[in-house]
Amino acid sequence: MVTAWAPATSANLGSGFDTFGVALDRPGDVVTVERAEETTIEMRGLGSEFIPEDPAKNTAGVVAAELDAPARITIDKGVRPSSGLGSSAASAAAAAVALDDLYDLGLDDETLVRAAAEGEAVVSGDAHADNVAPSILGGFTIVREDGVFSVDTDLALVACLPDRVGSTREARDVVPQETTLDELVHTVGSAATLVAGMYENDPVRVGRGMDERVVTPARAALIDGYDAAREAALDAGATGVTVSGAGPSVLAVCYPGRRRDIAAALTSGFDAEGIDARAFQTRVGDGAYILDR
Ligand SMILES: Nc1ncnc2c1ncn2[C@@H]1O[C@H](COP(=O)(O)OP(=O)(O)O)[C@@H](O)[C@H]1O
Ligand SMILES: N[C@@H](CCOP(=O)(O)O)C(=O)O
Repeated sequence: MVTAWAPATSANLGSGFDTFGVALDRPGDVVTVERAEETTIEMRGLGSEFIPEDPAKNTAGVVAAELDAPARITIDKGVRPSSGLGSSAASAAAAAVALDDLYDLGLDDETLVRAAAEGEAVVSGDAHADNVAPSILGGFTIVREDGVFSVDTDLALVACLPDRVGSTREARDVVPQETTLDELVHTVGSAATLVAGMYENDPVRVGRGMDERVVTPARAALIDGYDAAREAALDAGATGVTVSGAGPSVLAVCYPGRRRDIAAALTSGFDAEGIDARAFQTRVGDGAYILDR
């Protein structure tokens, strides 16, 4: 029997749609696997009643099929589903790492990321790897068709999860399919600034580099309370605020000492619109690891 933990993640970071992601140091999912003839899944924890136990519909079950590693899988959810915090990815990442260990497969990180991304295809319609990559590798990650790499970075974050659900599949439908050259230039400038900021552990550059004007506004329009929460967080000292993943969570980057105030500002911003929300004071963290074997 092998047990692995994998973290929640925040994808896109504004300017890196389907490309950038960060691992959060909390919360995370715990996945236990045991060898079996056929894959079965048992769900526990946050929001588990909304997650299918059919292995063909659960991201962890899809990973077991991809790796040809059938197992009795138990998932303890620490990341609420439909959150914008990579809930479906955390289970896939933990399952990939646990099954690799259980069956002594010796797979490299890239193969684990690709297998875990197939789980995402089942829930969102696309094998986007920008959540599973940081959940497996940790740090800040950049995913392209031809590879994935991670950058160690020391950055304070606040993630705020409103009491609403958001489907990644539905939020992908509102993404504009076309943009202008001006917007492309702006996004490239932001993305480059963000990457420089990640290497320099600079929350101001990262915050500025999150600015993006095509995908983010389309997603923000689906999130009740987003504008109020964002304004309140910026007033409280956040150096950048954007939609986390496909939403409804909101991600703020800041200096470490500002986290408490920004967490309060984000929740009060949602509260002003009559929406309960929970904020996590966190930072960029490590990737999945084996808890027990
Ligand atoms: N192991 C899993 N953990 C979480 N959600 C899962 C899992 N397997 C399948 N799902 C489904 O994935 C959807 C949530 O994923 P998604 O919409 O991408 O949101 P999130 O940002 O929280 O990952 C839900 O419909 C949920 O039932
Ligand atoms: N790049 C994806 C990321 C979805 O992240 P999630 O945490 O909402 O699953 C997208 O923006 O659709």
